[in-house]
Amino acid sequence: MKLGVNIDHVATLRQARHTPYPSIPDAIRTVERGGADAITMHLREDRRHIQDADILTAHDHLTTHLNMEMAATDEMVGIALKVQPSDCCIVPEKREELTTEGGLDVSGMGQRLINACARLREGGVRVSLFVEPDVALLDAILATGAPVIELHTGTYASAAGAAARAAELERIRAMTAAAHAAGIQVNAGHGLDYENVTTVAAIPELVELNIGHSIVARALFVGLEQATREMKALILAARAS
Ligand SMILES: CC(=O)[C@@H](O)[C@H](O)COP(=O)(O)O
Ligand SMILES: NCC(=O)COP(=O)(O)O
Repeated sequence: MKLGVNIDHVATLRQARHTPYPSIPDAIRTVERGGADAITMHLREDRRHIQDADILTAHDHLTTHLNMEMAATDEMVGIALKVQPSDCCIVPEKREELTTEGGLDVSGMGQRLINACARLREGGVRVSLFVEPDVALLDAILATGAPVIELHTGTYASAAGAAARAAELERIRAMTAAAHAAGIQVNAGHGLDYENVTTVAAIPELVELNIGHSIVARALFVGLEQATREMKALILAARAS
């Protein structure tokens, strides 16, 4: 199983004071030393953390691959085509939200989403759709031609109580199995931390987990390389057991 480390919140700290530090290139190199298999960055329309220059220069510092998260806007598709990340994860975005609150409204977005997927695909970028773990979405997902999905695990992560969490985990398992059977690569992420990651990582068909906030938070105490290493060890152990 692969670990993509989302470094948005390294940039959040930098943007809090508009300092030149902490350095995004250093963060990339450090998480890669800790075992990250991919670097995830979300270029938000409001540029609250990652900036255009961060993503435009990311390939100068990467040895793994770049997963660019973005809204399905013309502006973002244009930037992605310039950056040429190996993967581009299309996410829903609301300016007033604290963080991403759920998956894409795949059917509701209709032709806009299909067109964004087609432009990225034609530009050589692999498209991933950030979606709810809901098997009812599968036909609409297949209609976009996206070869990859990332399941939103935020509801699982913030579930109040064991029963709610188990029910959400079951939805994640069912959607992973159904999408995998339909030929789609399934990743997952959002809100995963050092306690809740294990049961998700144990789902056999999942290929990659994208994790950011909890790793950057743990880095305050153990450093970013070690925080990444610990998360990677947890997910590999969960997969092996
Ligand atoms: C799409 C997703 O789940 C997140 O990775 C997203 O990047 C969250 O945005 P923030 O990093 O701004 O919380
Ligand atoms: N797509 C999920 C992601 O990149 C990381 O989300 P989080 O761990 O910062 O909540």
